[in-house]
Amino acid sequence: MMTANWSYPTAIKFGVGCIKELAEHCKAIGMQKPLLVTDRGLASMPITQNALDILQSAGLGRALFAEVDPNPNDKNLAAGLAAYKEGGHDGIVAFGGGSGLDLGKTIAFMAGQTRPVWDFEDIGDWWTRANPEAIAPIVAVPTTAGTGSEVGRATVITHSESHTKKVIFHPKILPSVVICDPELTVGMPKVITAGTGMDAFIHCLEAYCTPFYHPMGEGIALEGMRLAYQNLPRAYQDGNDLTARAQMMSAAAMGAVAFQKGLGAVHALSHPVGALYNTHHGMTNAVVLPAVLRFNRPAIEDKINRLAAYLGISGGFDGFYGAMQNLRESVGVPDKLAALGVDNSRISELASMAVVDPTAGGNPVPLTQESAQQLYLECI
Ligand SMILES: NC(=O)c1ccc[n+]([C@@H]2O[C@H](COP(=O)([O-])OP(=O)(O)OC[C@H]3O[C@@H](n4cnc5c(N)ncnc54)[C@H](O)[C@@H]3O)[C@@H](O)[C@H]2O)c1
Ligand SMILES: [Fe+2]
Repeated sequence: MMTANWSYPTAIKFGVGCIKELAEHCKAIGMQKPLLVTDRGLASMPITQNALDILQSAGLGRALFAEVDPNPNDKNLAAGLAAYKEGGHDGIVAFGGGSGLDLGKTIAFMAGQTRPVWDFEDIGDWWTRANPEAIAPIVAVPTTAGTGSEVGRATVITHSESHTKKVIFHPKILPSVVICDPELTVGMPKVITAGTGMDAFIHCLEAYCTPFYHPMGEGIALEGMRLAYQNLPRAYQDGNDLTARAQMMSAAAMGAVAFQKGLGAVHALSHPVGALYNTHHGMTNAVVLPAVLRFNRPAIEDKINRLAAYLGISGGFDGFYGAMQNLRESVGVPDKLAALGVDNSRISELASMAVVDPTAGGNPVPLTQESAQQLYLECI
């Protein structure tokens, strides 16, 4: 009999304008002096200043930590923990795309731990070493529609010495409340809309294709793909289309709920590229997608036939493959990683990192050093 471990406990407040409820949700989970964590780029934008205004006018102070790099790392974490402790804070508002959300969540997680963060890497049950009582409360506010980190129990932190991306896991890194306000995503530049939206789609696709038993996850993944497939080109064409933005925000959260089931080679190949070349995560995924689909075809053809039918795409696997090429093209995804600044000088190093990435184990066809190397050759 199959065994499984399913978990869907996040409260999500969803709707245009619901950011105005930020302070009341912070108070409801006991915060009096939250620290808002976001990345440098977002720090000065009106959406961030507005969130700080909302906290301030509710008497919760106005505290911002924004030393967060894209693909945030352990140095950002150390600085954030220092700011959290020096400021005497009692909770985190994790605000941003995956970078701000992940760093904010990790600060809340690490605020009261005594072990180093790498002791909580998502390998086996290392997370049981953490003291769950010491995790600070988190309200998450996504400003991109991609990673779904707002509903996830993991964060991705780059190990700055080894330049590797580590997945940190604990069931209680999960935010207590998520505020999904599609209006916050309106100002995303086109390239970020495209990259994050492709990330959301690919979370659903890899979760759907991974062979583990999780029918709930598969159902969510299917509908998430339908929403992203129909709405990403619309959100890309007209960033002010709030319906398309809202559907993308749902698809992003659905992707991260679905990938409890697992991910696969797109993420396994993309993480090392992000770590060594600092490329955008979702855009990197989108570039490597077709090569991984070709590689996985023998194991996923039946599933993709079902998926194509659900999406209203004719022609089974080939039809779906063509539709993916069209989707990528419609949102300006380049064909090769070279366009993101990646060259072929470190392919064997990249491949060694890809095969040990925690997501590699979910790929329907085993990823070996040779096959990873071949896939990189096809993508660079
Ligand atoms: N925790 C998870 O489960 C998970 C899953 C996938 C990816 N990730 C991680 O998430 C990170 C990527 O996150 P991302 O794709 O959301 O990108 P990001 O958070 O790095 O943001 C990309 C850029 O977009 C800008 N931006 C964000 N929101 C904006 C808005 N509303 N208007 C204008 N500009 C905006 C940011 O300032 C930044 O410059 C990576 O580190 C990746 O590894 C985590
Ligand atoms: Fe991702």
